[in-house]
Parts: sequence; C-alpha cells; structure tokens
Amino acid sequence: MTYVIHTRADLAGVPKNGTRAVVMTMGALHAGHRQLMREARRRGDEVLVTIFVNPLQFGPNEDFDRYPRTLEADLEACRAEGVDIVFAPSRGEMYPGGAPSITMNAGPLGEILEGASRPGHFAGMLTVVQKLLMLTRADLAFFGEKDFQQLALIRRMAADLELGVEIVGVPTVREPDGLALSSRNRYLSAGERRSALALSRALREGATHTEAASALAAARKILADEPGVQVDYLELTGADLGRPEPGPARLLVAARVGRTRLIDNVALTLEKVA
Ligand SMILES: Nc1ncnc2c1ncn2[C@@H]1O[C@H](COP(=O)(O)OP(=O)(O)OP(=O)(O)O)[C@@H](O)[C@H]1O
Ligand SMILES: CC(C)(CO)[C@@H](O)C(=O)[O-]
Ligand code: BAL
Repeated sequence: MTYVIHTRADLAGVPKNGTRAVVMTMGALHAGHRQLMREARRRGDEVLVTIFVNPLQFGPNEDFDRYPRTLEADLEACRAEGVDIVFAPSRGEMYPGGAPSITMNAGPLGEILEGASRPGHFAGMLTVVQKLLMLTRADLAFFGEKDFQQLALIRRMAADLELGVEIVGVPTVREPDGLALSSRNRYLSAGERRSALALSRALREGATHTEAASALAAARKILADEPGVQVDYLELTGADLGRPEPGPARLLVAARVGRTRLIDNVALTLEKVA
C-alpha cells in the first residue's frame, strides 16, 4: 500500500516505521528514479519518495513552466516499486510564506560547472533538499550520480551542517545505447536524441585515456563532430570536483541539443596530469 500525501501536516502525522529512506525527485519518473527507489528499499525499512518541481532552482529563462508533470504515471511507478509513502506537495505547501528569505549558500563548489552556467540553481536546490530532509525526517537520502555536482554539494551540506542523515550516491542508469536517463530526454525529437548520444559517446571515449590532455581531446573531438550539440562545458576534475590529480577523476559535460540542456559525467582513472 502506497500512501499519497500532499500536505506537511499529513506528513508529520505519519509515524516513522524504522529507518526511513528518502528519494527526492521532480517527477516525470523513469528507470533512473526507480533504481534509486530500489536502493532505498534495500537499505531502509520504509521508502518515502518526494515529487516536487522546485521553482527556486530554476533560472528565469529555464524550463520551469514546461517541465513535465505526470503525477498519475509517477504514482503508478511508485506503487510498482512498493514505495510506502509519496509526498507530493503544492508550491504553497512547500513555501507557505512565498519565496524564503533565508536560503542555503552553496559555497565555492556551487560556483563552478553547473553553478557557473545556472546562477542560483544550487542555492535553490540545497534549500529545498534541506527542507525536504527536515519535513520527511529522513535517515537515509538517495541521489543519482547523473547529477554529480548536486550529489557532492548535498554530501557537503549534510557534513558541514551536521544534518545527521546519510547521503547515498547511486550510479547513473543509462539507455542500452548509452544515453543517461533524464526527465528532460522527453523534450528531444528523434533527430535530437541521436545527436544527444554524442555526450555519452564522448565521455566513454575520454574515459579510455589515462592522460588528462588526451582524455579531454578525445571527448572534445567527438562532441565537435556532432553539429546538433552545443557544448556548454567539458571539464576534467578530481573525483571531488577539485583539480585533477593522478588517480580517480571525473569527466563532466553539459550541452544543449536543440532547446534541451543535458548533463552527463563519467569516472576515469588518470596516470598523468600535466
Ligand atoms: N539516469 C539516472 N541514473 C541515476 N539517477 C538519476 C538518473 N536521472 C536522475 N537521477 C536522480 O534522480 C533524482 C531526481 O532527479 P530529477 O527528478 O531531477 O530527474 P532527472 O531525470 O535528473 O531530471 P532532469 O532531466 O530534470 O535533470 C536525482 O537524485 C537524480 O540525480
Ligand atoms: C534533488 C531535487 C529533487 C531537488 O529539487 C532535484 O534537484 C533533482 O530532482 O535532482
Ligand atoms: N536533476 C537536477 C535538477 C535540475 O536540473 O534542476
């Protein structure tokens, strides 16, 4: 039985039944979200999924208005995964006083990569994640590596602010052809979807290299050869998103395909950085 709750009062009234594992989403659920739910089920005694398209993390020219809202199908997916509680609040329920005047500061890690391209995005994201952690009384919270910088920032927030919640990262779920699952994939036409494959192809090729410059060059070439893709950034970092060093590293990309902005990333191991 999946309980569907829309108000914070009803949520507060549901007693906790052991370790509560929370998966936060913006809906339009796909197999990536479902993998998070399965990991949550594996680790927690009860699974709670939140569905909320958070206005605070969208810029003025971004896709808040057209973001897919598919609540009935989302609830079906949650029922199929045996989710215990779905919390799907309205905007007024999440922000009863309108936009909050006190918000999170994402710090220096929030200024690079996605933060540089989407000013204010991470402050809005961390603000809602913090609120949802409090409202749901999460013991464990699950986030996908597809949004690698988001995951790193949430880990940092939980540690820096002693939130007492364990943040669990889940590897990216991909289509058989490599495309990272994303709610925004449904914006893509068939031709754009073919172009979008260049992102995962570039990362896969880059990750076969152990020397930083050649990893970047290999990935850059694949992206440059795909005219349907406008690269926003392609960056090689350490596994902690700091300077790349020999050892575990991350290759990250953001690009526009038509009107759709997509992100992806992959792990690699560097032997040489120079
Ligand atoms: N392909 C995926 N594999 C694993 N986790 C994912 C994947 N896609 C999304 N997630 C995770 O699901 C959670 C909710 O993400 P969200 O609802 O924004 O979905 P999304 O597909 O990332 O949407 P968008 O297209 O808006 O970026 C986040 O923790 C996100 O990292
Ligand atoms: C974590 C999150 C649900 C906060 O709105 C969102 O950023 C997302 O879906 O990745
Ligand atoms: N999946 C990350 C949330 C966002 O793009 O706003």
